[in-house]
Amino acid sequence: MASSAMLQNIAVASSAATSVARFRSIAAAPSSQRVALGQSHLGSAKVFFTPARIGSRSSSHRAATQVVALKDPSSQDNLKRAVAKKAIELVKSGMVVGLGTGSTSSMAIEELGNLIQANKLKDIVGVATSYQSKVLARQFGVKTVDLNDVNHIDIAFDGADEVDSGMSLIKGGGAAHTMEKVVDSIAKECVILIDETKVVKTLGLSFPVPVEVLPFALAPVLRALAALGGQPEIRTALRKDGPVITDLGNMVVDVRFPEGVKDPAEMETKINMIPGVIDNGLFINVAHKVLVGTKDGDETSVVEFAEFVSSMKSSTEGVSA
Ligand SMILES: O=C[C@H](O)[C@H](O)[C@H](O)COP(=O)(O)O
Repeated sequence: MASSAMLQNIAVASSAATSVARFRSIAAAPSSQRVALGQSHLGSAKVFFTPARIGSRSSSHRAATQVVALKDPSSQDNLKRAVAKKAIELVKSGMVVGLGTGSTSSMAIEELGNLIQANKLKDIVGVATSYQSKVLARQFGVKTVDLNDVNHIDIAFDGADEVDSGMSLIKGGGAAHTMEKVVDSIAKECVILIDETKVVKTLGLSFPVPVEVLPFALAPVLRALAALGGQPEIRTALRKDGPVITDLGNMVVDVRFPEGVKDPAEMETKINMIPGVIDNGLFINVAHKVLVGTKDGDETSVVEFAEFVSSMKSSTEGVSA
């Protein structure tokens, strides 16, 4: 059953107020971190460089900027851990496993490694979606191979920044969405692991759409993204001056849509049609299963998405009745 705290989270997650609050760090960023690009290059688009992980999803960052986050950040981590453990139950010996990126995926990689070390799973190979997941896999004893060395992926685990009721996703808070989309799309089963704060009514109201961009094409891509009604911001690193460079050597532009993304499938295609765009963080019809970590009082549970949504609806009906 959905808790009232959870319902509040959902309600807040889908409000514009949340969007403002989540991005208050951008507004509060010192001017040295908000460098307007030359307007001559960008036409009328107002574009700023913004620090990395603003609007992104490392647990500490999310805890600091996301008002929907559970009050105690460790509770959010507990939910992620519970989901990660549950998800790994789906893995069988001999499988090729897609290893997502981010804090939730990291826990899944660790749990997978634990089972391999305990000899409860054998002959597992992982396909990493980033340096991060590759390094973690090595650290936890999960053998990895290149995507080009396998002819299929049995199951992929990945996190998400937002999930709507149709299981469309925004991903890319860690700038890994291009490789993730390849691996997740190929997988026979793509399992998305989230805590309840990630579920929203409308994608993009709170979280920007990350777009991986060929550096050569940056200015025209920024103009084209603005022409789609977006507010593009180049993601910059937190502990390095300058832009975030992805594992594939490209830049990341976070695009905010003040009204949210009304038609995620159409927007995914439109953005990807812009020459110079490598891929964007809208994932449509990629997730086969979404596991949601929820908290009711002290009780943590993991439920399938449909169950989560229906318990949310029935609780909402109960509240409004
Ligand atoms: O680029 C990063 C990925 O798309 C992540 O899976 C996503 O940002 C969710 O990350 P987290 O599990 O840390 O919230």
